[in-house]
Amino acid sequence: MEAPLQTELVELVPNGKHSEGLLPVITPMAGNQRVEDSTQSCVEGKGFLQKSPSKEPHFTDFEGKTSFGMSVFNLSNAIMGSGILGLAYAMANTGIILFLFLLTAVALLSSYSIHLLLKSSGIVGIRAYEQLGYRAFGTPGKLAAALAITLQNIGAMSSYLYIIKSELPLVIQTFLNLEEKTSDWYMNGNYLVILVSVTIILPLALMRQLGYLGYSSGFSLSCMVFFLIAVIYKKFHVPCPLPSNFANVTGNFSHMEVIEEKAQLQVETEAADLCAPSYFTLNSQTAYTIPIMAFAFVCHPEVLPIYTELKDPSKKKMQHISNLSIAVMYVMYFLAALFGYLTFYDGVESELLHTYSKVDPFDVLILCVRVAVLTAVTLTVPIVLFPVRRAIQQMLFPDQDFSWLRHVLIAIGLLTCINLLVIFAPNILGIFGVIGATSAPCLIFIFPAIFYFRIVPTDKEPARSTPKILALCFAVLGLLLMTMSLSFIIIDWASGTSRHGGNH
Ligand SMILES: NC(=O)C[C@H](N)C(=O)O
Repeated sequence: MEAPLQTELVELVPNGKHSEGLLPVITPMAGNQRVEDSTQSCVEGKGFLQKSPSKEPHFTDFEGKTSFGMSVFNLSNAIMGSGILGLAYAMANTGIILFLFLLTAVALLSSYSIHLLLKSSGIVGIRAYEQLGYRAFGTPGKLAAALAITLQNIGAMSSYLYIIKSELPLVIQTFLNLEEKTSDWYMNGNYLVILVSVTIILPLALMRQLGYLGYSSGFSLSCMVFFLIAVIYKKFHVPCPLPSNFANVTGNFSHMEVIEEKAQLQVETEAADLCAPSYFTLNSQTAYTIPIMAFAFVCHPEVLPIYTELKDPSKKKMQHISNLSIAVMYVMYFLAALFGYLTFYDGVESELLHTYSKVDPFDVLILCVRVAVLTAVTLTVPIVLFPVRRAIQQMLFPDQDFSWLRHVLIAIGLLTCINLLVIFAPNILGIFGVIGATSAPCLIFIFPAIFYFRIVPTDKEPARSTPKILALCFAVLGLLLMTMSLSFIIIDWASGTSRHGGNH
């Protein structure tokens, strides 16, 4: 991969102590203090993205060519994925107020962690997550980061392909106006996933630069905006309770020998209960909330590759891009969760889209929404695959130049593994829960904080300085969240109370 190649030229010194010898490779005039402000950031950009002056600037050169807007699209697309479909379920298990509080906290913490990553990367002139790990802790640091990125992003891609597997057959069935599912190959989710992977995802995943994917990311985001509008619209057009639920309630009462009006009254009260929003809820499923939210905001493996390709890069500009993307996604996440929840209340499933099938599986708007979400997640796969391929190259071929053969083979290998995984994935919440509870806290909280602590020199920020203490608290918070969510999930599984929702 060409862009990070410069990083690989940097002589890396594991331990977090700063070798002066490293800096001239990046930019001699920057000296000991790496670029920390916007005036110096040009130096950082030039040093990092060296290119031959005789060469015409070109998209595939080292010099970043991706505009601010395209980078916002790419990062937003990296953030936005299947996480959005799990949020209404999270809201049903927390209540509106607690959900809003937790969502705000996760969004703010996510932005702070990008700040830590950018600051560490500015200090050592490295724009690759794994190499920050190497600078901080040597090979174990690099491997831990690469492993977490691989796990997280493979989990994310599997969940996207899982959506394709479960939704695409329904879309085709509706298009063909078929009452029943047939046994034709085009109704088989497994074949369809393979087809989409080969024809759409693989060609996009072969791009050498993330910057090229800006347009597809923009399109993917507009599909998600359409999804959001449809969710809001449906809130006002789907009856509550759903006729099927209502029939259950009525059915129960018809067995009882009570006066008809009294039964009717109770039915209405029960229906009203089913359709009243809760502001604060705690139950066994609340444990999934933080992992689902953490999963939804993960974009950290993509931040540094996007930074590398940014035109006129500076830490401040990249932080703006990140804050803007997180803010837009925060609003979209909240609205999607709120209106999804207010449509089905406690009846919402772990995968929101699936819940709409209960209303009318052949509804045209829902069909369009399905197509939009399918398009959005399909176009997100190449963005999320990018850092995994990088991590694998870092782990297996650390010092080798770019090779098209390796680039193509890793993409094919990865897509093959993910396809196999999807064919056996138990259900989408399992993926959100376990990945969100393990690699997501590592990538968002623990690694950025401990890498920062080790990388920022003590003469610049002593170990007891406020930023470093804050960073340590951040790592401890991540550790706590990870342990808490994992133990809740294990208890939930062990006790068999898990109602994973969805019919997957
Ligand atoms: N990029 C990721 O790792 C997951 C993404 N945040 C999602 O919601 O699907």
